[in-house]
Amino acid sequence: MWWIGIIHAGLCARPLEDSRGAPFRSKATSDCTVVAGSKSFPAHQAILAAASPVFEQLFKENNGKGTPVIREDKYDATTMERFLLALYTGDANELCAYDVKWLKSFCEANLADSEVDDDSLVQLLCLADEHGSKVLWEACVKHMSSDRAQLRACLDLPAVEQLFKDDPELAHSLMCAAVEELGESDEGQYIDAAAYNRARGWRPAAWLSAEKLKSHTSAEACAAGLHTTSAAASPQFGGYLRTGQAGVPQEWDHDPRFLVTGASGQIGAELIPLLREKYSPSSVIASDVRLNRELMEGGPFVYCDVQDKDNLARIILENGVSHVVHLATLLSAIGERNPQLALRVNTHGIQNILDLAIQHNLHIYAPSTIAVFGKTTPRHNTPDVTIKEPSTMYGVTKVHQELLGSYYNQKFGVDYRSLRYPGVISSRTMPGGGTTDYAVEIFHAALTKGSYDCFLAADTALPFIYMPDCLKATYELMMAPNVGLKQRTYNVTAMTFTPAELGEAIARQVPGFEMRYIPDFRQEIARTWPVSVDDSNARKDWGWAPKYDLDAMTKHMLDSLADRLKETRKEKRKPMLEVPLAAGGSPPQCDGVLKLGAAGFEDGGGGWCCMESRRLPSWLHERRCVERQCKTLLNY
Ligand SMILES: NC(=O)C1=CN([C@@H]2O[C@H](COP(=O)(O)OP(=O)(O)OC[C@H]3O[C@@H](n4cnc5c(N)ncnc54)[C@H](O)[C@@H]3O)[C@@H](O)[C@H]2O)C=CC1
Ligand SMILES: CC(=O)[C@H](N)C(=O)O
Repeated sequence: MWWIGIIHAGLCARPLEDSRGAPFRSKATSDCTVVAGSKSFPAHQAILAAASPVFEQLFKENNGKGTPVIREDKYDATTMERFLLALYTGDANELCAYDVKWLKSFCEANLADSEVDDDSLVQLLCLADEHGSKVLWEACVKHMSSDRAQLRACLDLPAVEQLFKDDPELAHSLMCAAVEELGESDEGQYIDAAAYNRARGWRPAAWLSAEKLKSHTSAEACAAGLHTTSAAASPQFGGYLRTGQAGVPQEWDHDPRFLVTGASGQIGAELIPLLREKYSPSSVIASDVRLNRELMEGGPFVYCDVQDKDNLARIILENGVSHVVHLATLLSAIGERNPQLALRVNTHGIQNILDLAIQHNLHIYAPSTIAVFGKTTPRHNTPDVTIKEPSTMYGVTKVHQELLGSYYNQKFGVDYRSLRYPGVISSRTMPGGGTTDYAVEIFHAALTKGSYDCFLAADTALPFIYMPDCLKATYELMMAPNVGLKQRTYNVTAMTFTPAELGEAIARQVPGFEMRYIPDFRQEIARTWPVSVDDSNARKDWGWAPKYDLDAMTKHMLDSLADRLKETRKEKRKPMLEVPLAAGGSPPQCDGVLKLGAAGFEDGGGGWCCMESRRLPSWLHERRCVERQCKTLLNY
């Protein structure tokens, strides 16, 4: 009885219909017996034979030799009772009309309507597969694909994980069908199916169903950001899903979509607004392991550790990324404090990005640095091609990046481009732990304190570039026609100065500004870097020309930083939250309301209290309940 498995589950999902099954219970007229488990059921040959060709055959084989007894060991008594009852009920007319196939349909529909839930999913799926039940299969798919969260939850079910191990083809088909089903909604065409990946050990964390891949080549799909052109064009169609193999390199047939790693850093914080302005906010996806609220408010922002290749792959697919701007790095000074971490982040990051570039036909821009040069490099007018024996881990990893980028370009045709930046000066975001950071800190100190203690010696000359020029160079190289590029990495520079010279330039605009020099370990690093670099190749090949020299940069920097500081002070004074103070907890001049502003508490008496509790006024320390309120607010 090939369909009895479905019947078992299907019948058990339906209440017994005692009244309509009355003849079934009548022993008096029965002329055969069906035995299942420990129970015997009196029955009627005519009814069973009419309902089922299998019964008919069995009765024929018995050939009138006594009362036929049919033993069924596979199914228990309850299942058999329900099965027989269904044959006897009022639906028996239909049974006759459709032969037993009707019963199968009945059971399928019954199961599909009432039974598919997380617990029964895999069992019913197997039944559907075993008996070729389209209805049941579709019900399982529907259950999984009500939305993306449900799909993820189903993939994480232990039974589903087990199915991926026991019958990966079946599990895979189900997955693809569910993804396909989801594709009709706004939720997207692919999912991060961690359970599936774990079970199969396949490389990509995300994939598309075969059918969807085909449709992704359409212009509409590309315009809607649903494309993964290289995957779609993969010669081993769908093979990409299983192997992570490369697609055929293609010209991009749609506007670029950018993923920026390390977006919250000094350069990302300014490059992203520029890209969002030139394209659209939604086509520039910022990513980092730290949040940058401004970037998040201006467009998509996702968490992404560049060491996690699967996550990078998922983000690239989910967003139809065509260009990656890879900025996630540990800079020179911070890298020397934790060289192993710098090694991991800097080398794994670029390796992951370059590998994904092959698979997804990505354009890569990843800046390098003057830190690739070392003691043995000529220090004046350092050319593009010269000795590169850096003394820092940062420099070592950047030499690795330059060589790897060039290798991937030659070997795999990856469009890799890079600029060897000197120290970058900017007003918007503080630098992230480099040797040239002093050239930004000095401006903040000049405007807030009127003096600066420099960690480099007065005569340490280094090359620099101002952020507007840095962004211009970056954008121009990214968009330059490939044919004009004679090398993958170019020197760029705009000016060279010492801390003393920068101090003098600032003092010309901030009268009375003073400097002290207290060199630390960064001095040793700076001594190994070039004094000036030769960027003539960049000028020749793609027309590079900086706008800002030392004086122009200093003036612009002081003006824009002063404006920013004014804005920040205004922001700080805006109260955001008001909390009534406990009676007796306020200072004498306080109106009894504690206001939490962007950077501190206002006590209602006009004075601002600092956020750190050790610097709160004594009346706050005396009142522990108030202090607790403050802590709660600080967590807010
Ligand atoms: N700012 C400068 O003066 C210069 C920068 N460059 C290069 O420019 C690029 C960007 O530099 P900046 O923006 O200045 O650096 P930054 O230190 O300001 O920013 C780096 C960002 O990377 C993020 N990050 C760190 N580990 C990460 C990880 N595992 N996954 C994802 N993100 C991670 C950090 O959170 C940070 O926001 C780097 O490649 C750097 O080598 C080159 C020369 C000079
Ligand atoms: C020049 C750089 O790469 C960076 N600013 C650093 O000082 O580490």
